[in-house]
Amino acid sequence: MAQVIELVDVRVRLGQREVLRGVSASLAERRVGVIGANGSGKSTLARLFNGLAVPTSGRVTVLGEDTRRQAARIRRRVGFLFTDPDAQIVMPTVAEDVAFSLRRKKLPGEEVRHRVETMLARYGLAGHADHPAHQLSGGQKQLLALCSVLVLEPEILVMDEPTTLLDLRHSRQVAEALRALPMQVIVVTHDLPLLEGFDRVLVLDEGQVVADGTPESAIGHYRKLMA
Ligand SMILES: Nc1ncnc2c1ncn2[C@@H]1O[C@H](COP(=O)(O)OP(=O)(O)OP(=O)(O)O)[C@@H](O)[C@H]1O
Repeated sequence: MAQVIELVDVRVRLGQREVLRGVSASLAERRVGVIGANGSGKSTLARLFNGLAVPTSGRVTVLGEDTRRQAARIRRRVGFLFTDPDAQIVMPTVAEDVAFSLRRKKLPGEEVRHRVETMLARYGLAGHADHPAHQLSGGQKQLLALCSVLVLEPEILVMDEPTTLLDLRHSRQVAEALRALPMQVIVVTHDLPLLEGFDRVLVLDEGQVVADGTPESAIGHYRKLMA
């Protein structure tokens, strides 16, 4: 299988702190989870995958491109979903927010409307198209943020704790949406049930990968670390 994401001895220093301390990995599986204690470096790792962060030393290659040199291209090819959908929703109404993602594509209005409607229907938001985005529930907002990322058809999707702010029902909605996605998905999470059926899970501890395997083995390792 082609190596989709390749990290070679990646170190990231933020201020005085070395947040990632020599991470190497080749990630080609469809569903990859990242777990670990608070402050272990998970979000920083996630941000490397789409060029939001770059290594202080070492190299990150995504879809064959060096994220340091091709940051703009990488950001177009790799979607990123933040924990807090409010940080990502920028337009007043639901449909406008999804359409806003497409602004740089210079598509005819009819095509934009079609793509937005298709996306909203897929995630159960069709009836909310003209509603103010801030009136949606937390789970619906997360699905809207997902629509606004997916309408750009990214080749890889990175999610940073997508269910942290959600109740059980909305977490399940996001988990279901995630399972149906066609592309490679990398998920940082503290929500261990979300990782069921994943192909691979990495455990970070103090900026290093300390376990890497099936969800069962990685979660077992994580539980021992936290004991
Ligand atoms: N801009 C920054 N300057 C200095 N230190 C930072 C900066 N950003 C993050 N850090 C530190 O880097 C460490 C790792 O942060 P990161 O957000 O990657 O961890 P995390 O594993 O995602 O944590 P959490 O589970 O709490 O979200 C933390 O100790 C954090 O305080």
